[in-house]
Amino acid sequence: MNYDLLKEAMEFIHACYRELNKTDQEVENRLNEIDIQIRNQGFYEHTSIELEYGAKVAWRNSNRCIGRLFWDHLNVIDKRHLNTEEAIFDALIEHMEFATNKGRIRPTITIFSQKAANKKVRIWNHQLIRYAGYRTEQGILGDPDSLAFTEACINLGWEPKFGKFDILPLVIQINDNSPKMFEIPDNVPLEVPLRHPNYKWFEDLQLKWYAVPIISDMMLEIGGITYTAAPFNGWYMGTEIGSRNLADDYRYNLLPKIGSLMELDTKSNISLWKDRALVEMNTAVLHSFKEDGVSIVDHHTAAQQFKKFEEKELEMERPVTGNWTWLIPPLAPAATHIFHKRYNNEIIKPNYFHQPKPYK
Ligand code: HEM
Ligand SMILES: N/C(=N/c1cccc(CO[C@@H]2CCNC2)c1)c1cccs1
Repeated sequence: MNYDLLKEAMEFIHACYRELNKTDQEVENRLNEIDIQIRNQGFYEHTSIELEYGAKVAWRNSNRCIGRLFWDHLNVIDKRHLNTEEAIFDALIEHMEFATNKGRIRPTITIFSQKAANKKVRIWNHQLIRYAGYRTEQGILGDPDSLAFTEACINLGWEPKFGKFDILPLVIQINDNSPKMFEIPDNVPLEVPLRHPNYKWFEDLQLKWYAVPIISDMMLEIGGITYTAAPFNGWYMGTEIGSRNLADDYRYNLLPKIGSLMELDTKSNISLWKDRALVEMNTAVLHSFKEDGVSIVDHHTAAQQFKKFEEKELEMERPVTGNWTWLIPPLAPAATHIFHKRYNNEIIKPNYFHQPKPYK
């Protein structure tokens, strides 16, 4: 008998059924079922209600997430029954199309089978849509953060295109079978070409970014059960693209180019050229997404929404946990309320966790 699993299950069922206003009798009946399932199979299966509640509360418990105000509006797609790479690929395309919704992004999670049911699924991608990175004689081309995964795809037979924004294939692995690779049809990923409201030269840089961030390498743990493939998406906060993905010197490293095109003195720190370049990069991202009708949130609005989340949780008498170092935005952090207070970084479950990479 796996008493650790039974304990986790009991804690989860009590919390879940209480929040959903179920009766004590329903709790007792459910716990008896689970006890028998664990005795017979060594694991138990969540009902659809339990799965949906677990995925939503895992988001509510994500200490690093500034977007938690909308935790109860997560769209939960149950694909635990799928057991072939092809069927899983089809479900991932469905997720992309449903979540994208022509730009009116719908926060969504698709949940594949749990580890215990001897159908361990791993998606090797960090995000379902992401750009390739290549090491060339002239230096790194594309997204440096994708170097290792791009190499893994090439080793699996993927044809490198050596562009700056090549969308990577999906790599799906079941148990310890060799992983299967699938190209995403060109018309599926929505992308936003970047332009600036005032600087006409910005569009000549031919920059773009994809609309929907879909994290596919984290595990979801609910009541002692682990879902190792549970891709989830929200919408972007502009700074993620403007201050990090396109700005970090170990990512697309575009600040020097923006600064010189703005005719700033990029040789001196005191000109604050990097700060000016960051503001205009973020302005371009927010302007382009908005003009194309693609959901995005600026970091000031996101912080205000998080404040509302804190207030609502207080009303519900639930303690808010958070990771200050992740919650503060990378642009003008002290201009948000988050910077000026402290957060308890205790880890509560259900939650989303990092897991070891399935490739070297
Ligand atoms: C709806 C819009 C959402 C926004 C604007 C948002 C915003 C963010 C941001 C800016 C981060 C920090 C990312 C980084 O610094 O790299 C983050 C982290 C995180 N978010 Fe959200 N989020 C949203 C929805 C969601 C949803 C739907 C889920 C899951 C169901 C989620 C779960 C998480 C988790 C687990 C992390 C931490 C990731 C890690 O530890 O690497 N978020 N979020
Ligand atoms: N806006 C988002 N941003 C992120 C949320 C979670 C993780 C990440 C990327 O994290 C990487 C690993 C550490 N920093 C970059 C980005 C969302 C993605 C999926 C749902 S919301």
